[in-house]
Amino acid sequence: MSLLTASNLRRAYGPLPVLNEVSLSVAAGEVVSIVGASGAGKSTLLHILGTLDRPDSGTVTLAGQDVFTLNDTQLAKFRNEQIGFIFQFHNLLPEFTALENVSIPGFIANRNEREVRQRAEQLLAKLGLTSRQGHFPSQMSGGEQQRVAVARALINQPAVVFADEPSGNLDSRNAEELHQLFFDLRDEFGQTFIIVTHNEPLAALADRTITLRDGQVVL
Ligand SMILES: Nc1ncnc2c1ncn2[C@@H]1O[C@H](COP(=O)(O)OP(=O)(O)OP(=O)(O)O)[C@@H](O)[C@H]1O
Repeated sequence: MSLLTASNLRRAYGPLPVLNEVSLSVAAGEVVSIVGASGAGKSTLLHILGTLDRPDSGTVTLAGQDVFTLNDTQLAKFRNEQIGFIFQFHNLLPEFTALENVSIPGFIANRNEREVRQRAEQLLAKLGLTSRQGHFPSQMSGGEQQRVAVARALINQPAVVFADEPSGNLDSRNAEELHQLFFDLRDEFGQTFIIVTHNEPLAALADRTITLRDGQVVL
């Protein structure tokens, strides 16, 4: 059964059609890569699948919820609880430590403070960052910061994690480690990942690759 189903998504910016009848589905536990030339509409699609943007028409059902029937407040709650994000630039909050950055989405979800902290510590340990948990982003390497962003994406046990060029800012060794981490998390927890990437080794490793061309899925 599919975890995520998108049907007939359309999105235009002014007169420019960017997504033209995009339909796809993703099963739980899949690592799916989305590839395509620059301007093909990958980030636009990811933002809609991740509920950060609404389509002009079409539907997205995620974890049984037809997401765009929700109003903005309901959607923000759903996103916080069900979706994790990893971006090219980690977007960690500079004035908070690694442990605090990872914990914040858990606090926003109103979860028990002690449990959130415990899970944040466990995730950081799993990602080899225990000695960094009191460090601020500026005190960590790019690879470490990106691993903190992965832990943050996982804190609320989301149904799916979306990543937009997650290794775009990393050297090849750190990129490889990050990619391996996605597959480890999939194997250990059945975590689903949908990843926009120009990184060919990552796209080749994915369970499935969806190619976009001129706003359409290439069949
Ligand atoms: N907010 C916006 N306003 C107007 N046009 C936009 C906006 N966002 C994206 N576009 C346009 O939509 C098209 C698709 O952009 P998108 O970022 O989805 O492509 P992409 O495949 O992710 O590209 P890249 O690989 O370069 O990141 C491009 O022509 C882009 O200029």
